[in-house]
Amino acid sequence: MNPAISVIILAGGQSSRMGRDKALIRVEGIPLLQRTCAIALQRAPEVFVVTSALRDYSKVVPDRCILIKEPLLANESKPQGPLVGFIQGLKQVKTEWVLLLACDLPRLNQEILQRWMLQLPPINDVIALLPQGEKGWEPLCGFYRTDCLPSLNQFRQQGGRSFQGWLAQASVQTIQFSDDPDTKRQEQAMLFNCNTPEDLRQIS
Ligand SMILES: Nc1nc2c(ncn2[C@@H]2O[C@H](COP(=O)(O)OP(=O)(O)OP(=O)(O)O)[C@@H](O)[C@H]2O)c(=O)[nH]1
Ligand SMILES: [Mg+2]
Repeated sequence: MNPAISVIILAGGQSSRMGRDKALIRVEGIPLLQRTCAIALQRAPEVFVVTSALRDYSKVVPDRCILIKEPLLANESKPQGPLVGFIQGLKQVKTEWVLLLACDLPRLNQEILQRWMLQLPPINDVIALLPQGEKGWEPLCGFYRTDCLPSLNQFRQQGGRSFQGWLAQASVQTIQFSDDPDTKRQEQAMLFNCNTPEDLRQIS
């Protein structure tokens, strides 16, 4: 466990493509959010789970995790999106770095996360350490410097909504995958997030 890092897990989405709450889908008998919390707790002493005020995850989130409920905007029926969830979580983080995780990563692997943590850069002008997937940055399975909060707030104030938009203007370092082909395959597989019933069939 590295005391210089915290974890934020985002679990406030609508699961609209899945058609049922992804956080509660059981993989190998355990709800996805509970699995994610268990791995996070092995990596950091403080784990924040950011979710909607409408959800009750008290039965699946371990007591050692800190639940943050996002307020619902009076004129909005939908949640505000992962970037806003991240901001809510970041406000509570006291460590220099934070690992941000989606709740729908069934192949999350704590040994790989541990190896990635060894790449955390000492240079101050890097604000994130992220894996690159086929379509660019994978923002919901990577590391951020906690003092990226002002930059994020500014991006939001200027009307920005997406992680990709924010990251395009930020200084981001790429996570180097292993030279060993098997480990590299595992690292790429870890980024698989299940969004649809079809995705779910792939893992069962
Ligand atoms: N806290 C918080 N988390 C969110 C919000 N929107 C999405 N997330 C989380 O961000 C992660 C990635 O989002 P998606 O995979 O698109 O999940 P989703 O938004 O529930 O699913 P769709 O409705 O099908 O897009 C998931 O862990 C979601 O729970 C939000 O407004 N607040
Ligand atoms: Mg997803």
